[in-house]
Amino acid sequence: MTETPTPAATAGPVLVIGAGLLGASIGLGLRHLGVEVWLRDSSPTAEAVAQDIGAGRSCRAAGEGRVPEPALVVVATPPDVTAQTVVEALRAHPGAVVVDIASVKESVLEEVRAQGADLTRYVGTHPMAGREKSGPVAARGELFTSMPWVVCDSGRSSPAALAAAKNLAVDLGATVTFMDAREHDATVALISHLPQVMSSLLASRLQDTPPHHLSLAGQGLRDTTRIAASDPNLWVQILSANAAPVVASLHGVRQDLDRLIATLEAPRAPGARLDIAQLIAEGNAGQARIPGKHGGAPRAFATLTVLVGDVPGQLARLLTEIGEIGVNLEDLRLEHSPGQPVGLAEVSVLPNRRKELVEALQERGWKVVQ
Ligand SMILES: NC(=O)c1ccc[n+]([C@@H]2O[C@H](COP(=O)([O-])OP(=O)(O)OC[C@H]3O[C@@H](n4cnc5c(N)ncnc54)[C@H](O)[C@@H]3O)[C@@H](O)[C@H]2O)c1
Ligand SMILES: O=C(O)C(=O)C[C@]1(C(=O)O)C=C[C@@H](O)C=C1
Repeated sequence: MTETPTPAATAGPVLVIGAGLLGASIGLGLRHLGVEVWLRDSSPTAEAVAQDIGAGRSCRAAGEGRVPEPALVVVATPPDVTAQTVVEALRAHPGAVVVDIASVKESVLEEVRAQGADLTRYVGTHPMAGREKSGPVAARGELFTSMPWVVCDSGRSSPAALAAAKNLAVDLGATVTFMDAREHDATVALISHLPQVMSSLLASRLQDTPPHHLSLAGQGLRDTTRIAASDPNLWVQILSANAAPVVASLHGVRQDLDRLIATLEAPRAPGARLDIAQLIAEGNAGQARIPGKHGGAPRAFATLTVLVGDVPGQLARLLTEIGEIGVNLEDLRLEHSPGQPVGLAEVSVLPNRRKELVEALQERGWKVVQ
């Protein structure tokens, strides 16, 4: 059955400048809704690949003279050229709303303002969704589904420009939050930039670890280092553009680290074990505050782990059968044991449905291991 997409509120044509991971993902999502999308990238290869995966039409391939005047321009270039690209787009397309999606907002807004551009047609935005990979090959049309998307009024953005920015995010399935650029930058320093730094610092400890030690790594190391694979070029730009708020967060980390080091240097000293427990409990408290799926209140799901044979169609069969049993799958994570012909599917469900699901799966012959 083919799904019929709901009509888009975004009016095309949309011109996406920067057809990398984010630009091509936006293009794919909009194309899925039937919106006319044009792609422009300083790299001819990125522009061609983005067109090939279905994210829109390449301006180069069509010939610039054939590109229609856009109603909306989405600037999805790296942060260090975003402000300049926004200013040029505002001047080149006087009838269009221009939004950018850079990970930092205040420095971009300051530069756009300093260049005397028309702020009524400009809106800074930031989808809180991404991947540790770059380029159009990694693009996904559903990247933004149920993810937050911040919209920052320039201070002079017109209601129509704000509505266009909001429509873009909502069309792509995101949840919109309005915030000014300064509050945005202070917020992402803690919830996005600090995690990147911590992940990179942790993963950099692994550089000289012998391979046979690394082969013992379980899910904990993988969970905490996924984003350490992110693009250094992008993160140099993000961290240097938001240095002060990141430094403030790092001072907090340094205090906790100093405390932990001092405690572990004398682990049997009176109060040491309590201090260690407290530190871990403080982490528990912070982690429990992270909202669950769809931005809802934090919710603890129950998990069960099912053994899935490494045979084509097995995972699809498991998912179909969970659907048939009538239990809603809240989350799914797959783990492969090295050298084993099986995978482990960790299935998250509402706690009051776990027992029923375990029994029904076992009856159908599945091996539930935890
Ligand atoms: N990667 C993420 O997880 C993520 C998430 C949210 C927002 N962002 C923001 O989205 C933007 C793009 O990031 P990305 O991950 O898609 O990077 P990317 O490297 O995958 O894509 C950037 C693209 O912009 C092109 N480009 C560079 N300079 C250009 C110019 N002057 N004119 C036209 N094209 C140009 C590059 O050739 C490249 O194809 C950045 O501002 C980033 O801060 C990234
Ligand atoms: O999942 C990831 O790969 C990300 O970390 C994406 C993430 C984030 O911190 O959430 C990273 C930077 C972007 O500005 C927005 C999203």
